[in-house]
Amino acid sequence: MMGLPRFAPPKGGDAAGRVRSPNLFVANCGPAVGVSHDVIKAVFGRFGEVKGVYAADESGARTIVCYSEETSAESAAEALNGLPCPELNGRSLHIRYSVLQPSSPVKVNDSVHVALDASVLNIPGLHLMHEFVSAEEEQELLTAVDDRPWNNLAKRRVQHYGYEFCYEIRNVDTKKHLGELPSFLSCVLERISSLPDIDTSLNLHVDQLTVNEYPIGVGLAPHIDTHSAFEGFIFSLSLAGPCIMEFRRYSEGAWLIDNISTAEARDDCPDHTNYVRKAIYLPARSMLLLSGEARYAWHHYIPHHKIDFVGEKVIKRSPRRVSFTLRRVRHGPCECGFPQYCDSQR
Ligand SMILES: O=C(O)CCC(=O)C(=O)O
Ligand SMILES: [Fe+2]
Repeated sequence: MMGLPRFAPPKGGDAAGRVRSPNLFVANCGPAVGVSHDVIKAVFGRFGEVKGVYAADESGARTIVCYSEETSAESAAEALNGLPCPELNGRSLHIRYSVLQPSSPVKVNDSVHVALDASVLNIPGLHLMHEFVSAEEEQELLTAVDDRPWNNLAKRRVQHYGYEFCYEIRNVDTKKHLGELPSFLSCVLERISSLPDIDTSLNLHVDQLTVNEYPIGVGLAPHIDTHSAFEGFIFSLSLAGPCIMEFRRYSEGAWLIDNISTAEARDDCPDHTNYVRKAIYLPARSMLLLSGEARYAWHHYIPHHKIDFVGEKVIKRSPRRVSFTLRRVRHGPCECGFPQYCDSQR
């Protein structure tokens, strides 16, 4: 079972078959096609107060936008349906009304085997290093960030060093250098620079740090870090608590859907066939490295769970998980070998 809100096309309607609802089903729009829920909320928010933005199903390309008022949904549907939307990467949205069905939870096969080591996942460029920092270093890093100001996002808190990451555009302003990375990070940076050559083509010099603090039960929507924003590697250090990270390789068709027909866009049929799913357990103090295919072509996702099933074990998330995402800002276009996922090559 999955905790997605359950929406369905409304029945009946007026004489012209028009149905009213404050909720819209929006196809061809979602994290799998490079559009985050934050951006969707901002765009649809122009037409009235948006109460929530949810995945309509597991495709990552169909979204439910819930307004407080029916009239807002109507204005948005009129203005945005069928037209390319410049703020949403020029995508043409397919919009219908949707109603909440509280009594019928979506049945989704949510179980995926959770690996303890990266090697068994067979995702090129994915590495997991256990006990990358000691328990003492972990405490020092947590104290250092807790002594500094946090920025509140909707469900989690963040800090940025080196360069600020802007969530609206999912990119960084390369002209705004915030300065060197803080000295509390030196033990981590030294350890990164002395890593055995994982890939000799990678220059692992890091100049941007995002600290994320996730309260229990909070995860992160599926996404690929914007290719044009960061170079070909991403480190993620887990502190204070564990999580599961799921990886999804969407088929090219799913990524490139530009015209979902009404039949294909059915919201009563969650579609698991358009991506490959793999998952790994990230314990506290472990360092994950995404490079190459793992960084460029696989979505990463942290399920919004309070409890994770890892093999036979039931693992409770701790009150919080703090992650240090370490990257290098890119100053030119991305020239990766995965143009279908690349904002520089589309
Ligand atoms: O918390 C994490 O480990 C991942 C964070 C992440 O994916 C990101 O900041 O883009
Ligand atoms: Fe990410």
